[in-house]
Amino acid sequence: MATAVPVERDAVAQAFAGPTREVRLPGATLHRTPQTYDLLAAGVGPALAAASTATALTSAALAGTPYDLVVSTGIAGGFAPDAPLGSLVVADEITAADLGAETADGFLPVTELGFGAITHRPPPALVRQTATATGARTGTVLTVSTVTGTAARAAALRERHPRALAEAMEGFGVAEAAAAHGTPVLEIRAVSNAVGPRDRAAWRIGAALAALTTAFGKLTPVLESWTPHDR
Ligand SMILES: O=C(O)c1cccc(C(=O)CC[C@H]2O[C@@H](n3cnc4c(=O)[nH]cnc43)[C@H](O)[C@@H]2O)c1
Repeated sequence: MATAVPVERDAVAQAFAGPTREVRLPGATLHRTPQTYDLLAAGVGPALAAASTATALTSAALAGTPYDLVVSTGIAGGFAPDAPLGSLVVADEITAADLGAETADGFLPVTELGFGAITHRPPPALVRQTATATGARTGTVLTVSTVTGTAARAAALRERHPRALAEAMEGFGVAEAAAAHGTPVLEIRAVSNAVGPRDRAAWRIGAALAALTTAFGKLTPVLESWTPHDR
């Protein structure tokens, strides 16, 4: 499970019984639960999250114990009114919202420039089971490199991505690393703030972290029973 920062990682860890054990890798430190889930504070933003996740994936592959699944998780901004504060969102699409080119006629995604990808799709059955187990809403989770801070930008993002429920800063990077290893990816987010005008007083980070702990408590049986063939 890849979070951005240690406080998110620790919120996930609380869902697992027993202490975690540190496993130091060059450039990343895993916290391994007694159930052998690896938790990683992978860093803020898509680039560092991709680099750290790739380190963990490569290390596991070289050890002969490749991961079956990578989960990108943490807090996020939610698009009102569909993803209120404290709610959970599971991504059926993980989309890079600002990877492309600005033109006089608007934004062009990198795919229209002839490169790469802007979307990764988690296994549909796993998304459905996650939503059922945790109560998460299902939709697109956007990955941005700049946190949205105005109503105009929020509206522009929703116009381009009408199914977007949330934005965060790591999911697409984590998904790119997972895709490079042929490993399925899931993104589950707890909403700490509304996407839109900056209002620090309205953030509910504590409630979002508590929602993450609860969600992973309910998600564990789903992950235990899920097989990578259920794609
Ligand atoms: O300073 C601000 O206005 C501001 C607003 C929201 C979030 C931040 C952060 O620095 C947190 C980034 C961190 O948390 C995730 N996150 C949480 N809310 C959002 C959001 O509305 N848009 C994008 N990312 C968000 C993100 O994944 C990072 O890990 C600052």
